[in-house]
Amino acid sequence: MTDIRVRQQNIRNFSIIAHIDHGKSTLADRILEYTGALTTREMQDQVLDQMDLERERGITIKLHAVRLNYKADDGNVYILNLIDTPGHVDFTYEVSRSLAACEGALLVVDAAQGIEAQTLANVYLALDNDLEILPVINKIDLPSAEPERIKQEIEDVIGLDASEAVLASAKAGIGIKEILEQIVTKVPAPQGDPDEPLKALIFDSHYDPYKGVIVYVRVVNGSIKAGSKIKFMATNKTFEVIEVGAFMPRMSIVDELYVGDVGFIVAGIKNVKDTRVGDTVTDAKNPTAEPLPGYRRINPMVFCGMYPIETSDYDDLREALERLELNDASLSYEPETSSALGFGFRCGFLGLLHMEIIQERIEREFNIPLITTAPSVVFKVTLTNGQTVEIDNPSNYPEQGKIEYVEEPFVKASIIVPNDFVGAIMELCQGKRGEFLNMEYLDTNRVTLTYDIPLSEIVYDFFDRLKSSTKGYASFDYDFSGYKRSNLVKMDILLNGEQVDALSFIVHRDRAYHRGRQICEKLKELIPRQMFEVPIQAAIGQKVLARETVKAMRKNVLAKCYGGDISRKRKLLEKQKEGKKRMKQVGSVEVPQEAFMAVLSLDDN
Ligand SMILES: Nc1nc2c(ncn2[C@@H]2O[C@H](COP(=O)(O)OP(=O)(O)OP(=O)(O)O)[C@@H](O)[C@H]2O)c(=O)[nH]1
Repeated sequence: MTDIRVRQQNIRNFSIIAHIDHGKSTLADRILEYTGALTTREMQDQVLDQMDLERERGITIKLHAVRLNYKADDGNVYILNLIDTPGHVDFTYEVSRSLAACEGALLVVDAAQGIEAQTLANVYLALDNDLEILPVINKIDLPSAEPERIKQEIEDVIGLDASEAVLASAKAGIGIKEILEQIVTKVPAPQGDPDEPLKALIFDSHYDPYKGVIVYVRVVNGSIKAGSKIKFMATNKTFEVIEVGAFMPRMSIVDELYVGDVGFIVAGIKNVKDTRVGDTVTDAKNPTAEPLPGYRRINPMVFCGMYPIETSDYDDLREALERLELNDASLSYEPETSSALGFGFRCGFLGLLHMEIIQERIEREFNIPLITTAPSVVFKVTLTNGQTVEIDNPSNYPEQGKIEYVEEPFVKASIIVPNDFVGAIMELCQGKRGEFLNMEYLDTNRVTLTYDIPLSEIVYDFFDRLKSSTKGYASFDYDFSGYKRSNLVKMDILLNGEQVDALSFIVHRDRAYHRGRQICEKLKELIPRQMFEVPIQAAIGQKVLARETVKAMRKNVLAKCYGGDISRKRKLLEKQKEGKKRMKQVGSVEVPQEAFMAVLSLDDN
């Protein structure tokens, strides 16, 4: 065997999959520590979660790959490539593409909580990719740990053999060596032919201001080094490779990436769109015949408007979005104007968490205060003239008279919950227009409920309600299931007699009256008193369904500190300014940010 083939036999590419908080990042840290990729002193908690935001929220957003060396009990030194995956439901797509670069996956299950909704979702993705799944029961240090019961659950619910599941504590460093030994002995070495033309899968990319787009690849056939001429098969773009490297865990340049390797390519790529994730990289002169399967364009599911509070920030906002898009192919945006909010962008996201993260990054990293409008899904509206239009902004919703019918996106939601809460979940799902599909017992005290629910209802506070109505015990996962006809109408909001486009939303006709009344009440709480009386109205077309009034302000805030104390006066003014930061002048009325999100917090009961 050639050296390269021997090397290939000693490579193991694997991911860690888990439900949120079951300990994936902590386990990854322990593995890094154990293999000496980082000394304990260098070791910061959860080095794989690099972004500040990830660290703060304790979630993994972007996936990362690390190359480790491990000397196994059989005396061989193995190259282990650990590809980290995000755990949140919004990022399923990123999970699936990182799994495509692996042969095996550690399935981490919390020894106290057992299987949760995203444990299952991730297992299905791993099975789709034909991965060897190694169960790891984590947190056995917890007093409430029940490893034997969880083993049984893994066998009963997933159908995996759990007899050799590693009992681990990522926190206490228990079971780490056993996990590494199982990876070496149970996960197959990568297949592939070193003598075939280059064929590599792009599983991620990021933008570096100095080097351009850095492409993360898994080499399937052949090899790649500096000077190679490469071609991206989906976009047909060619580049000359400047450097190749691996994450150890910092980015380090290596001479060559061989068959089976995971690493990165720098090739002076300026435009992130040239390098689609899921695309195949090949040799430009001697291309492979067939690209790898698995390219699937991911469509944003949730849209919202983002407007700078200061009009002068508009260009900066565009630049911020451009920069973020480079690192995040699933983010989309295009300019839009609102008569209420001025110039801004309509942005598309994978889900709500994705949306919040982008908003937060724009404000934090780019320092641009924003007004964001309530998220909306994409409605398919078929007009009386037979044409179908896709509407991602309620203010563009066609007039009722021109609409033949409307379809909205539905998702199949799987909710895992203890028996005691089944009633609460059913009530919640029915309140959200859910259609019951199935109920299955996981074990004696937990069930999986499946519902078909309009995505627009999930977008509205579903997750929070789920958690609060089950004391945090429910876990939830969803998958797009298709479009269905619904009886929807557009609700307009008028402030002081003027319609505010950014406050319009789409609602089911049966709920319209109730929601209209609620939104008026909510807005009355949120909109501060002005110098004059402000009527708030909710209307469908010309028909007003509800009305509230914000009374006029009676007193000048400064009146009570007349004369004397200038510092107190300044403090008061500053306090006011602070409060104003998140206000937008809409016609003659000052409207705070929260008002644009008010529709999200309406209670249907
Ligand atoms: N007691 C105990 N706690 C653990 C163990 N492993 C992880 N934890 C804790 O569980 C929490 C979640 O761990 P993470 O490693 O952040 O979980 P994760 O699965 O990476 O979460 P996401 O990145 O959000 O998907 C943290 O507070 C950890 O300290 C363990 O073995 N025992």
